[in-house]
Amino acid sequence: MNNTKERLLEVEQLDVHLGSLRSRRQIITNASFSLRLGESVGLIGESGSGKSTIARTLLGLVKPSHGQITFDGQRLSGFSVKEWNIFRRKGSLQYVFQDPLRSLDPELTLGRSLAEPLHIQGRFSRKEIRRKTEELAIDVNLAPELLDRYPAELSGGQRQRVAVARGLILEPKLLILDEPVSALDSANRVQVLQLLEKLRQRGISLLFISHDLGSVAGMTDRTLVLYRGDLVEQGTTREVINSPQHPYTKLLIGSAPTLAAVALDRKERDALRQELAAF
Ligand SMILES: Nc1ncnc2c1ncn2[C@@H]1O[C@H](COP(=O)(O)OP(=O)(O)OP(=O)(O)O)[C@@H](O)[C@H]1O
Repeated sequence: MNNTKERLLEVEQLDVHLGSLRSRRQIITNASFSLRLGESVGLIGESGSGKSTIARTLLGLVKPSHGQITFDGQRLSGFSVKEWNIFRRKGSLQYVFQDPLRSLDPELTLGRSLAEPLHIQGRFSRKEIRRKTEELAIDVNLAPELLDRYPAELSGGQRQRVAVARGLILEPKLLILDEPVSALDSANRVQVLQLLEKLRQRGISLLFISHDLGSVAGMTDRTLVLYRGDLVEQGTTREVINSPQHPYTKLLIGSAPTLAAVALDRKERDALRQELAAF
């Protein structure tokens, strides 16, 4: 699997600065990582560490100040506005928001929301679009009748599955999922995780963004750990969990109840916090 040809996404030495001219500050420093076709990767970090900034940069919503991003053989970091528009319409890189209500227009039925990217592409007839949306609804385990409802009329888990479906309608190569289950109760969480596992088995590349290593560890082949804008650790999820190298990763694992097998005691956590304070 170490073949460059299989690389879908390659991020090299990425720097991102944000803010107005006076208060401009560096948010991401020298981040390099890659994601192979069919791979599922977790990008883990605490609130404010820069996870969304990396995602927004991949989507062309933020311009990097340095570095290169290559996706599916295309150099995104050099794209003009026109090239971004063409790229987005194709839909091979999709993003699912943490809050499904942000992915779905409250005034559109779910069927219309799902169909919208296909209407914009203009490649399919109305009948084909209806067929595709119904097939997709069934695929994400939603009764097709729900397509005539509005987002507010669904449960949180159903809404999140529609948001994932909207991300899938253009058959993307990579789906970025921002905290896909953190706002859900445990029953809904299980349903959404089952759906994501199905996608993973089908070979869609997934980038999970989360503050909680434990909630996505079971879904990811590799894990990237972001701390204050620095990618401080990356490896297979098993390696990262079993032999974390950076104090922040050790603390993350030691504080995650679902990773209790390698949990730290309070003294060890305090020692790591002290070590981290020196960074
Ligand atoms: N438009 C902006 N201008 C200036 N600073 C910003 C801007 N957007 C984000 N930031 C800052 O960049 C840092 C990283 O934010 P980001 O939203 O990427 O973090 P995150 O890891 O996704 O956090 P969360 O998990 O809370 O969503 C934060 O300190 C944030 O305040």
